[in-house]
Amino acid sequence: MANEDDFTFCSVGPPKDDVETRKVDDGDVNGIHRDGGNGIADDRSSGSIWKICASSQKQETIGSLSFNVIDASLRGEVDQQSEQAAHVGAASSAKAPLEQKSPVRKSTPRVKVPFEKGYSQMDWLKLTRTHPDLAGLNGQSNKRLISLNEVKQHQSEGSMWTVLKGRVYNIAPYMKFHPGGADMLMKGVGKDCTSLFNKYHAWVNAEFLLEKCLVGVLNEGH
Ligand code: HEM
Repeated sequence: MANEDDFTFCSVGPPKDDVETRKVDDGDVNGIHRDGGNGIADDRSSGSIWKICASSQKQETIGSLSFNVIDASLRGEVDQQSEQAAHVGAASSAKAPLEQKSPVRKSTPRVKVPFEKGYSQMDWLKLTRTHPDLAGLNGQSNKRLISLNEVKQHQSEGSMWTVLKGRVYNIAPYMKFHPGGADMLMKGVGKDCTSLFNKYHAWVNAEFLLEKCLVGVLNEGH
């Protein structure tokens, strides 16, 4: 009985594999090879692994091949020859259409910044619950209308203001807790960071995270 089962698996398996392998061999391998190679080369300068995935997704759209086949060939390349080809930048102009098909190019590479001890998001939540005045209000109302000009003036250590979705926050205390790193968060200081914020993580619930950092409401047009 067990043998019959095995036989069934064997007879179904190989033809599929053959088709996939052949399709890939029919030039797609070169496409994947060089295209992926270039992608990887680009990525290494900016943040690696993501584009390896991106390249494999590219291939999915081009043919109706299974992901596994493409991934396997990609890996093979990286392991073997193509790493060098990638660095050379391979003159693969014939493969240009393949590169253009990638919709994944658009996504912004996200770089994880390791937490310093004591600066996890849990630590942040604890701080927001215990700190008496994270916003630095000194008793002032956090419903005050604030001009963009005033926001610009708060760019020093304890007081770093930003505008996010019409609200003004003092993000100084959040700097070391920001999972994208303080450097990234600094880009939003003294201005409206809404578009930057949405570019990297529109899904993040900043209203909740920065609730205790609220300084006021942006006085639009002032
Ligand atoms: C102002 C309020 C902001 C808050 C509350 C905030 C919060 C967060 C949170 C919670 C994450 C982790 C997201 C996740 O793992 O899915 C994150 C990641 C990140 N943030 Fe922000 N952020 C802010 C502003 C910004 C700005 C202005 C930039 C860019 C200039 C930025 C760049 C990034 C990047 C690149 C990551 C990626 C880190 C990763 O992949 O985990 N953030 N941020």
